[in-house]
Amino acid sequence: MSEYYIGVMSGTSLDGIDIAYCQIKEHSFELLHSDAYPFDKEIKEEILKAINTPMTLKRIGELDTRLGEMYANTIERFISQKRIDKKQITAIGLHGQTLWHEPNSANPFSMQLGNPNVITALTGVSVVSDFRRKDIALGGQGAPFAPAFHQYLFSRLKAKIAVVNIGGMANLSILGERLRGYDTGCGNVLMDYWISLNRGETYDKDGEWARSGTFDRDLLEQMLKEPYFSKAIPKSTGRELFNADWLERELRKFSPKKSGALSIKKEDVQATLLELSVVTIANEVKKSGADMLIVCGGGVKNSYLMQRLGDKLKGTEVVPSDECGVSSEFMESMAFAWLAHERVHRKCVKLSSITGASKDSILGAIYE
Ligand SMILES: Nc1ncnc2c1ncn2[C@@H]1O[C@H](COP(=O)(O)OP(=O)(O)OP(=O)(O)O)[C@@H](O)[C@H]1O
Ligand SMILES: CC(=O)N[C@H]1[C@@H]2OC[C@@H](O2)[C@@H](O)[C@@H]1O[C@H](C)C(=O)O
Repeated sequence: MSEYYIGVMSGTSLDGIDIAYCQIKEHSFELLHSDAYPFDKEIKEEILKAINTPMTLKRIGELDTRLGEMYANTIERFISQKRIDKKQITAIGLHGQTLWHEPNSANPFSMQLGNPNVITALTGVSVVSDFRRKDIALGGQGAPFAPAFHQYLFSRLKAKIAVVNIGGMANLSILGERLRGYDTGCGNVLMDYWISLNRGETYDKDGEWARSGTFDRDLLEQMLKEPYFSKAIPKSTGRELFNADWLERELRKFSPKKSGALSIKKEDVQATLLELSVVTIANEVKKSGADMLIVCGGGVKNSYLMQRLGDKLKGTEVVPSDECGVSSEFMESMAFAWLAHERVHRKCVKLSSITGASKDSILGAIYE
């Protein structure tokens, strides 16, 4: 029997809302429709302010409602554009927008905004949301969750497979009997910040600016000393660590000129940031022993990044997930359609081997 789910993801890159409409049968999963809806500048700045600056509870509460309304309106637009029969949809799997992820504190939490009550009230469709906090309540990291979906999709492939999502952050899945997965560190987030600061562009299209520079080996070695990269798993990260302050600190350490002037060309910083993401991903893939790396997330569109990943992983087949029949752009939104399906069917999601939770559990809350 077929069921139909919508998956909605807006991730740490803050590039916008990805939506996937999926058909799930007992032994198959198919992406029927998908689309991406960029954030407008104002809402992106409001989210960034909420992440980076002190904000009143009133403003956070209003942002939660605003994001709920924005998700609802975008979902309605998607349903109408794709001529989807709303009555067919079992549920919407909503990730929401991560404002803060704090899995290691004395009082661990992970906060995603986008009020699901608003979405179900406006669309009339059930919503599954709040996926991460149960795992954290069981002592887990609450992320990454995509490895369970990667295992579901690719375990049929015979090779020793790793999957890396290169979004704002990068997260690795090592498939097989003992499924493992963790955030390797920064993906595109620092490159996005640096090109936005210096050239006013949202991202380094095709990695062209990085390609025009030369990475600085000393700066790279310095950045690789970041303790997160050598931290034991389970581990997860986000903008709490990899952010503008982190980069500014690293650059000041590297080039402590009183004048504040950089002793390195800006395009060489961009090239070094690309190399940082490539090396931290490649180091973990090598440790995994995988002979095939499937790549998804927006980083797939950065051909220079993909080229450098291939250079660093000689002997490993590096392919976009699109070549395995799965959209690299909508992998995460599909994952939340699948997670909503698992929740509706009250199935435990096998994530404890990834997050360190005391047990696998039923994830998410249903709003209807
Ligand atoms: N044409 C392109 N060239 C280079 N980079 C690109 C291109 N298109 C997208 N990107 C990169 O992909 C990023 C968006 O990727 P994606 O949507 O997977 O991130 P996300 O889901 O928000 O992040 P996360 O997975 O960490 O939550 C952009 O911020 C940009 O850095
Ligand atoms: C708290 C949070 O939103 N984490 C994100 C982030 O973006 C990529 C990486 O860090 C991953 O751990 C996670 O999202 C994906 C969808 C995941 O849970 O697999």
